[in-house]
Amino acid sequence: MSAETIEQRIQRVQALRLKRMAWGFANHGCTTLAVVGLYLGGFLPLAPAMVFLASSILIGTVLVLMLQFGINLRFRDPSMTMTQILWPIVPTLYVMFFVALPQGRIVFLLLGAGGLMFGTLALNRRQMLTIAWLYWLGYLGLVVLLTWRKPEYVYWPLEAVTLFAYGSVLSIVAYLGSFISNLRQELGIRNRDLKHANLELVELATRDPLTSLPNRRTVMEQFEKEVARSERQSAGPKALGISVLDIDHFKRINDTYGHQAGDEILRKVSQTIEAAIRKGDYIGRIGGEEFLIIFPETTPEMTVPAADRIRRAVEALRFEALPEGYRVTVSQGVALHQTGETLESTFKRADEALYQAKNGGRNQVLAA
Ligand SMILES: Nc1nc2c(ncn2[C@@H]2O[C@H](COP(=O)(O)OP(=O)(O)OP(=O)(O)O)[C@@H](O)[C@H]2O)c(=O)[nH]1
Repeated sequence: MSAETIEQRIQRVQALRLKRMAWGFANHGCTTLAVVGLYLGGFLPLAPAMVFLASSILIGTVLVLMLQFGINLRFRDPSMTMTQILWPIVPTLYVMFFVALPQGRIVFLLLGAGGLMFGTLALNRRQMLTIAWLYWLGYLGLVVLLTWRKPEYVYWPLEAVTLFAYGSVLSIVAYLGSFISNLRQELGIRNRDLKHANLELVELATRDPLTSLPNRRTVMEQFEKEVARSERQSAGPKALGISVLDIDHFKRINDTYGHQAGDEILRKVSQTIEAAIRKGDYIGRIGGEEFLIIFPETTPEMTVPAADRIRRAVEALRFEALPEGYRVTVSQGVALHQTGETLESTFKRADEALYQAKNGGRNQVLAA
């Protein structure tokens, strides 16, 4: 699976935000239906119902446009969760002012508690409680205003009980909601940790820890893929070349200068080979001091010189752990994959050529 670019991630998250916004609109849509119902039932005049509708459409459009043009990305909370939960209060309180029956107003309180549930997507306990308080104070303010301007709409004993019940429900929703919100956040962190651990596991399973090169299994898998590709393109002039490379007298180096010196050589030789091969070539550590280099789409004329370039690069290296003037050398057996040949057979030919190179005095490249 290819990694997601920053641009793609932003697009994905913005699409998710739009989806959540649509859920918020659906909730506000229920409030709108209640407004229509109250109007049709004769409990609400047409003018405030129209103002409610127009202001809702206007605010909704502004929010969608902000998301579409990425303006929300400049905010501290790009999800605009607080804004989305709070804005419906204004048109809702406005329209409630014109509802003659207390029961009619309770409909809006119910829907408001539903809106607070959206806080579970992102808000912490303090934010959830703040919104709950604002909802509650908004309603208290409305009842006080109604008592002053339209006392015939208010029956205080009922309003007192309503305010108590509303405050209780909002508190419960805020507490439970923030609990869910915390769980979501913890889950997110665990998910990230898990992804990280997974990447580390893949790294451990595919890389050699000493040299950071692909390990035997990984390089052999790559070899298999390249053989398949070479078979598909068998009519072309290019072929698949490999080199089996072995550090000369490595046991002697280990025995004389110690394992740490041997490890340093393995690391430095690996880096040198990696730097010497072309982009598209592939190298892996297949044994203690043995490496497989894959040259895809090469020619017989190019493979041996490429391998010899590596040999010379290693020969030119200096090592802190070894005496001045000590040369580390490598021998290589090179083979070109032939159409119809198995991977094992190509590898065996290269390995036999390596054996000849060792027997022939080492520090050389021999082709099968
Ligand atoms: N330091 C170190 N040594 C290793 C590692 N893996 C294998 N070796 C050593 O590599 C040496 C390989 O020795 P041999 O297979 O006899 O080959 P050689 O001495 O290089 O001889 P030729 O290949 O014939 O030139 C052994 O002594 C292993 O212990 C490693 O990760 N670190």
